[in-house]
Amino acid sequence: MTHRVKPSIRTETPPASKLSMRGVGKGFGSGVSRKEILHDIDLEIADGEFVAIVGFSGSGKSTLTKLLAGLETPDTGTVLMDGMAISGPGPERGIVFQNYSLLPWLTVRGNVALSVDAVFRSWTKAERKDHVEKFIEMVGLSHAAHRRPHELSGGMRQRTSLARTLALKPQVLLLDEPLSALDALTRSVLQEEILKIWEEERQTCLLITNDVDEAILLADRIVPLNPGPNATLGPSFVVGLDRPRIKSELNHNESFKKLRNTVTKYLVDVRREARAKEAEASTAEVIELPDLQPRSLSLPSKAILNSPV
Ligand SMILES: Nc1ncnc2c1ncn2[C@@H]1O[C@H](COP(=O)(O)OP(=O)(O)OP(=O)(O)O)[C@@H](O)[C@H]1O
Repeated sequence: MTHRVKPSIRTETPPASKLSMRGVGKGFGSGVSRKEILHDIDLEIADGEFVAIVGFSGSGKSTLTKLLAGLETPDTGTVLMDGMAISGPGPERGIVFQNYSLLPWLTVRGNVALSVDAVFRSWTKAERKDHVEKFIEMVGLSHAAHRRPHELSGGMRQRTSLARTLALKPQVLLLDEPLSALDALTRSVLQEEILKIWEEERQTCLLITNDVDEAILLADRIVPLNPGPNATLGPSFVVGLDRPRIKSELNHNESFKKLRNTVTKYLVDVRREARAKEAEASTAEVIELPDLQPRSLSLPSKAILNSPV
C-alpha cells in the first residue's frame, strides 16, 4: 500500500495583533445633526509595533484614539486588545493627549505620583517613590520635579504628561498629537526623546500626528486617515529605515526622502479628491420638495382624515 504524502505547505502564522479595530464605525449626534466620523476602520497593530496615523484636521484621529483607549464605544464593529473586546479605559493602555491635562495644584512629582500610587497599590511607599523619580529622570525633569504646571514651559508640561503615562508601564501607548502644541525646536527635541525611550521599551505604540516627517522618524508603519465624513484608513506605508534612527541624518537619507514624497503625495491627492467630491455635492441639482404644512398631531386621527385637504 502506498501512502500519499501531502505536499508540505509552509504556513507562517502572522504575529498576533496586540490591538485590532474591525469594521469600526463611529458618528456623533442624532437625526439631521448626526455626523458620521469614521467608517469601516480595519486596523491591526502587532505586539511591539509602532504605528503612526497621519491625517487631516477634523477627520477623526482623536476619535480613533479614544476608541482604542476605551473612552468611546464604536457604533459598528469591534475594538480588541489581545483578542478581547475593549469595554472601557484601563492602565494597560496609556494615553498622552495634546493638552497635557495635569492637575494644576500638584507638582511634576505629585502629578506622576498620583497615577503611580493609584495603579501600583501593592508596592511599598519606597518602591513607588523610586519608580516616580526614575520616570521623571527619564524625561529629563529631575531639576523641575518640585514645580507646578504653571511654572513649566509647554515642552516641560508635555514631558510630565509623558512621564505620568510611561510610569504606569502600559502595554500599549496611545499618543494623540502629543507634540503639536509645541514650538518647532521643542517638538524636535521631544521627538528624539520619545524615539529613544520607545527604542528602549518597545511597547506597542500608536501615534497620531499631522507631521509626515515625525511619523517616518518614529514609526514602523504609517497609515493615513482619509478626510471625513465617513473617514476610512488608507494603505499602509512601511518605514524600512534601520533603528536606532538619528534625526539629523535622516534629511540626507534617500529612502526617507522618497517615503516622505510618497506619503505626502498620497495625502495631497486624497484631499484633492475629497474637495472635488464636496464641490460636486454642493452644486448637485436641488430637488424641489412639495410645500406641505404639518397638521396638529393633537387632533384625533378621524378629524385629520375627514378634514378638507
Ligand atoms: N463627543 C463628541 N460629540 C460630538 N462631536 C464630536 C465629538 N467628538 C468629536 N466630534 C466631532 O468629530 C469630528 C472629528 O473629531 P476628532 O477630534 O476626532 O478629529 P481630529 O482629526 O482629531 O481633529 P484635530 O486634528 O482637529 O484634532 C469633529 O467634527 C468633531 O467636532
